[in-house]
Amino acid sequence: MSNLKITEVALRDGSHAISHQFTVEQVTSITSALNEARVPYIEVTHGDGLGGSSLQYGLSRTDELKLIEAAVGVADFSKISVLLLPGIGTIEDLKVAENLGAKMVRVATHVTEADVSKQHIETAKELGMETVGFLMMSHMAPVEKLVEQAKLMESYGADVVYVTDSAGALLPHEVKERIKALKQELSVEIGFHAHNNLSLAMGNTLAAIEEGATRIDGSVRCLGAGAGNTQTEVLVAVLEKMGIDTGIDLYKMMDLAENIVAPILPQPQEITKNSLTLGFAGVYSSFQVHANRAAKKFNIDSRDILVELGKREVVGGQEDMIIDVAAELAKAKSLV
Ligand SMILES: CC[C@H](O)CC(=O)C(=O)O
Ligand SMILES: [Mn+2]
Repeated sequence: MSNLKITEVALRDGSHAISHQFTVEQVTSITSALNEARVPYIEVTHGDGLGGSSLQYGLSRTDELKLIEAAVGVADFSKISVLLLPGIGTIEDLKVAENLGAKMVRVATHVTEADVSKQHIETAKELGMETVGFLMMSHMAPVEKLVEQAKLMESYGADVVYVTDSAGALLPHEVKERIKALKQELSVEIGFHAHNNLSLAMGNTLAAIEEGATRIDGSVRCLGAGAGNTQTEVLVAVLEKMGIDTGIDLYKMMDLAENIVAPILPQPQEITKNSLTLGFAGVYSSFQVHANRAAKKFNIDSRDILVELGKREVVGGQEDMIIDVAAELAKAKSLV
């Protein structure tokens, strides 16, 4: 088996796509199937991480702790991971998740703000968790800045640092230069998380692997924010054809995608004009659902909202800006 390890993110990133409506039954059946298919890591949390259920980010149908507990209960092979954005989730939330059986945490910050992850990474290590630094919106920083921030996470004790293409805006050569620089400058494992808004998730993932990334995210049936992530079952097939054994059972992944995940999708995951605009304008993929709602409310084109958010370099945590921008655009339209 190769040293490449896949983390399945549909039960966390996919939460955005279904407005955080996962049920215990869905999480149990998807986790069981992923565990059967021998996926090493499965992330289960609100889309915005621990503590994300709120008016600002979207209320969860089911308490995420119940979802984590359900996943832990059926995973005797896969390790359950949680996402934590300092400021949304707290160290207390992390301790509760660990107590429920979560074995890995990914501490996520904006690409230029790794310093806010120090106490969370240190606590996770003290708790004995595998700890990942997750640098979001990686397209927004030059390579040198990314390296500087990744080194901070490494110095706090992270076992892995991820280049996270939250907007699905990176081009293959940009992925390569980022992974290459991190491989040169850091000693820890390097990971890559893609979004398929420009139809580049698979290409970018392969580019990252070529440069030495050994931790890769995928979402089954592309169930992730925006146009979704690198499609896990497709990735397993592609890697198998390349002679890279992930240890994951391809047929079991295909069956899960077709029989369990596809039926719960509100619509098939495809590149729509909105998700394409996310990648084109460099906007956080989780903003799509919020921007669609605001566009309807103010009777304007959601692409105009997304492009304006991209121009203003709005980042995760600033979801309230979506409404502000929509209101401003609607006002400007009514004045013409
Ligand atoms: C809001 C957290 C975000 O969805 C994390 C992530 O998957 C990303 O930045 O792509
Ligand atoms: Mn994501």
